Order: sequence, then structure tokens, then C-alpha cells
Amino acid sequence: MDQSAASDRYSYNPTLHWNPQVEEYFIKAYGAEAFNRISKALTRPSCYSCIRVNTLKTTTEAVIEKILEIQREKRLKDTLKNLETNYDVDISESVKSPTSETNPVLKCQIPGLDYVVFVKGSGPHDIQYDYQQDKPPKEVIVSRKCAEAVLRGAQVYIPGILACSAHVEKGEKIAVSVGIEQPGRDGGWAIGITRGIVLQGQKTDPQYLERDGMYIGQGIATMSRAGIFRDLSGLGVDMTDRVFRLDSFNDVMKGDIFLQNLPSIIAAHVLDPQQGERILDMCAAPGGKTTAIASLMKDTGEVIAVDRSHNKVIEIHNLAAELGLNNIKPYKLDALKSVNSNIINGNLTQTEDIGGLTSQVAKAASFINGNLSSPTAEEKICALSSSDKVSIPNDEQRRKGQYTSKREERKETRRLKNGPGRHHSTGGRVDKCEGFPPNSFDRVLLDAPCSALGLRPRLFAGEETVESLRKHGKYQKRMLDQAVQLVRPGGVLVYSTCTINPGENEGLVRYALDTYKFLSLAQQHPRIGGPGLLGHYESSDGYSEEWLRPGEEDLVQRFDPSGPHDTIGFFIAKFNVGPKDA
Ligand SMILES: C[S@@+](CC[C@H](N)C(=O)[O-])C[C@H]1O[C@@H](n2cnc3c(N)ncnc32)[C@H](O)[C@@H]1O
Repeated sequence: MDQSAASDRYSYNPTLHWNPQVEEYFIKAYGAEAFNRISKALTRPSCYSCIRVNTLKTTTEAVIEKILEIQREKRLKDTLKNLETNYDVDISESVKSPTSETNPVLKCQIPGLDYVVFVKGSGPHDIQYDYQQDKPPKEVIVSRKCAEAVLRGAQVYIPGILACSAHVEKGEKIAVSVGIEQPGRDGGWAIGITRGIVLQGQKTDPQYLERDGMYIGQGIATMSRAGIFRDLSGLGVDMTDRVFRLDSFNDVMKGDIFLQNLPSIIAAHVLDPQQGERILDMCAAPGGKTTAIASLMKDTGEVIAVDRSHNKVIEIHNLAAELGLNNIKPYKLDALKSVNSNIINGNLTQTEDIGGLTSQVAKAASFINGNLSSPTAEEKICALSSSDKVSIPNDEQRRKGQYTSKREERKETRRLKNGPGRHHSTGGRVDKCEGFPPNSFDRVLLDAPCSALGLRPRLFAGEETVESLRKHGKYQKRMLDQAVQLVRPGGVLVYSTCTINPGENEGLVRYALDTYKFLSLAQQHPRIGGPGLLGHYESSDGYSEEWLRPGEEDLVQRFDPSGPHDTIGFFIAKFNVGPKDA
């Protein structure tokens, strides 16, 4: 291979694979040129990190100062690392505040969003992969999910490594490429790489040709090839050169910041929650938008955050605790069953039976432990896991307030051992609820589960078919039917998705406006997204979809991943809810 062929191969220039009918549908919606641009943009991460500052705990200025300090420390660390091999490095340079090599830190200029901070990244960078004539670099192939995380700034961990060159030793420089699903014989998609296979750097390697232009950087092997395939977890490659350089803020400034996509922050603003209101977030986990809404309300009122997944409800709980928000009430609930006309005042909640105890037993235990005075609406019934014994305090203990149950003791031991972090479960208690009365919320956010075809970076999109896209739309319509009933007349409903699929965006708006005459599209603030899609789509199988009508396009926000704001693909529609009997 000559040098120019080598630089084509050892580069990052991916093409996203789509299901052919899905591709045809999107080309009809966007035009071929725009769709190609979107498709290309999806393969890259947004070139900045977006940080929402928790102004209940700190200030934007303090966070910016902390980020600059972290960057200075990192530069010093990198310099010291370099010093081990090169004695000419000037350390004083590395401790100065921002230089051209430091990613710039900027306060968001959008009115009202001065608590959002951008840390710019850079890329795509060309990387020198140590290719010598007929001597390819040693390398690993990683899974697609691993590669997508690495492009966002993560390291290569062992479970993500699929294949590796022979004779790789700890400390060696190693190129990293990605293995993507390819068309299988059965008409589906398959990876076709057996874990642990030895790479030769030759055409006989798995996906050799398919991995042209699929190199995402290089790093230092943290263990030998044998170790990589023997161990089950841990760091595999410490990335030193990346195609995209983005600062990672994992596990720093916990509670003071939250990493969140800009359109998600905007969705919370568009809802325009007011202090003291009662808000429903219908598909809330892991709680990014819930906590953004709760913060905008200055921790007043009530944000009811529901999700159908038990574990994800725990995540909302933990995130709210981490950010110090007390106005969030997370519940486990299927949003498709969220309207309950039998409940008149509030909604009786139950805690999910985790360990096999019936809720009655748990309820009794709660009464005994003095947790529950009377079972009023929205009162939580504490469940106990099967390993918990119901210890009954004696009168003396209770009077002196000395009694601590075995369960509380264990919880305290766990807390001391693990710390209060978001991912440390608070004991697995999840409140279930039986739905809400119609018209019981001032505002509802329906951030619907969707095909997620706007998320970046994305290296494969072939799994979605036209049928699966249509199914998403149907599911979302059923959720919207519930949401519409729960907002009071005069209230607001915001619908959002993180997909570029018009059928889940403009198609849903059309459905909402045609089905519920009391809904009308409302102006959105702030507005940085582009207009929605007008018109309709008809496929050869007789399926048709209607999108927006003239005059409606500027009342929705469509975030184009190839647009100037370099965001994920996202969509927001805001509806005013008029008198329902009209
Ligand atoms: C797009 S994510 C929500 C992201 C969230 N709003 C945030 O900003 O952090 C969609 C969520 O919908 C939840 N979900 C899916 N079907 C549901 C249902 N029938 N009822 C309630 N939640 C559901 C999923 O568990 C998932 O957490």
C-alpha cells in the first residue's frame, strides 16, 4: 500500500448505513443533498460539550473557573507524562491559563440561557498511525457502541474490544478501528467478528475493506493481547490521539453541573414552567429534562416525573437528590395508562413490591415504624425487601426516638461505604402510581420514546425499517392522547423527540391538531431551531403521512444535526390547550 492509500485507509470518513426504504423515505422528505449532509453529520459528535449549571448550588462563573482549573491540571499532567520521554518540555507554559491548546470555555449567549456553558472541542483531526511501507500499525477493532463512546471522549474498555493484532504488549501504541454491522445472508445485519480473533493487517482480517476510513484514533495498550481477552473489565487502550478532542466531565463537579444536549435544555424552557405550578413529565428517565424544569421552577411547585421502568425511576430519584431538587416526585407508571378518571383528589401511590412482600404487609410495617399516619392521597407506602425483618420498636425506644430499624442501619452502612452518588441506589424503593385525573396538570412534557435517529455520533442506522418507524409514530400518538387529557384548559403541552424522522415529528403534530381542535401551536422561546417540514408523503404500499401546513412550519423547532448549532437531531412542538368542551 502506498502512502496515499494508507492515509485513506487510516482515517475517519464513515458512511452511515440505512435500510434502503428508510433512506428513500428520508430522501423524499429532505432531498438527497440535505439528507446526505444530515447522514454525515450524524457520524460525528457535536464539537462541544454542553453543560447545564445547577444555579441552586453554584454560579456559572464558579463553574467556568473550575473548568479552567481542570484544564490547567490536565495540561500539567500531560506535560509531565511527556517529560518522561522528552526533557525539553517547558512546564511553565502548561500552567498558564487558557492557551491555544486549551478548549475554549464559553457562556451561552442565548437570552435566558446564561447558566449554560459550552466547552468547545475540535476535530476531525488527522492522526499519524505509524504506517510504514507494508508494515501496518498494530491495532484493535472495537464494537460500534464502544467507538461511539470513544468519539464522545471515553476510553476503550476491555468489553468493547473485539479483535487485536498478534504480540501486542502492555505499553505499545495501538490503532483503534470500529467493526460495524454488515448485511448478513439472511437479509439482516451482522457483525461477523469472532471475539479474540488475531488481526494481521491484511485483507484476510475481518471487515478489512469495510474498515477503510473507520479509524477513530490511537492509544497505549494497558495490557498484553492475552490480558485483553482474559480480563472481563477494565481499561484496554488509553487513548492518546483522538479524531475528536472533547473534554470529558464525567464524575467532576457532581451536583453542580449536568451534561445535557442544548435542544433538551431548550425543550424545558419552551415548556415555560412557572413557580408553584404542577407539571407532568410523562417519559422522564433519566431525568435530564425533569431536573431542568424543576430548576426553572426554583425548586417550588411539583414536577411529577413518571417512567415505566423501575430502575430508571430510581435514576430520576438519584439525579434529583444529587442536584438537591425537592420538588420532583418520581413514579413508576405506564404513560399509556396515565389518565385515571376514578381518582378525584390526587392519586394514591403504592411502593412497588420488590422482595415479594405484599404491599399490605409493607403498609402495616410502615404504620408500626411510624412512617404513615393515615393513608392519604400521594402518601408513599414503604415496602421492605424480603431480607428485611419487620422489627417492632418498643414503646420506650419510640418515645426516646432511639430506635433505628435493621433496614435503616444497613442503608446507613451502605451510604457510608458508597457515598451518596447518583448511581448508588437509595434502596430500590420506587413509588408506583395509578394515574392522574383529567385536567390535573398546568403543563405536560411528552418527551416521547422514539427511534432516536438524531443522536450523535451514530455509526449504524440500518436497524430501523419503515415498519418500525411507523410503529414509533403509533405508540407516540397513543401517548399524546393521554397527555392531551391531563393538561387543564389554558395549560400547555410540549411534545419532543430526538429523531430526524418526520413521521414521529411533523406527523404527530398533524395528528394532534386534526384530532383535538382545542389544541393550537404556540410560539416557542427561545427559538434557535429551523422550521418544520411541510407537505405529505405517500409510499408505494399505500401508506401516507401528512406533515405541516403552510403557516405552521415556524411554530415548531427542528434541530438539524448538520445545521450551524451542531446539535443532535431534535424536534419540539408546543401546544396551547384551549377550552375542551368547545
Ligand atoms: C426519550 S427517553 C426520555 C428522556 C428524558 N425525558 C430525559 O430528558 O432525561 C424516553 C423514556 O420513555 C420511557 N418510556 C417508554 N415507554 C414508556 C411508557 N409506556 N410509559 C412511561 N415511560 C415510557 C423510557 O423508559 C425512556 O426512559
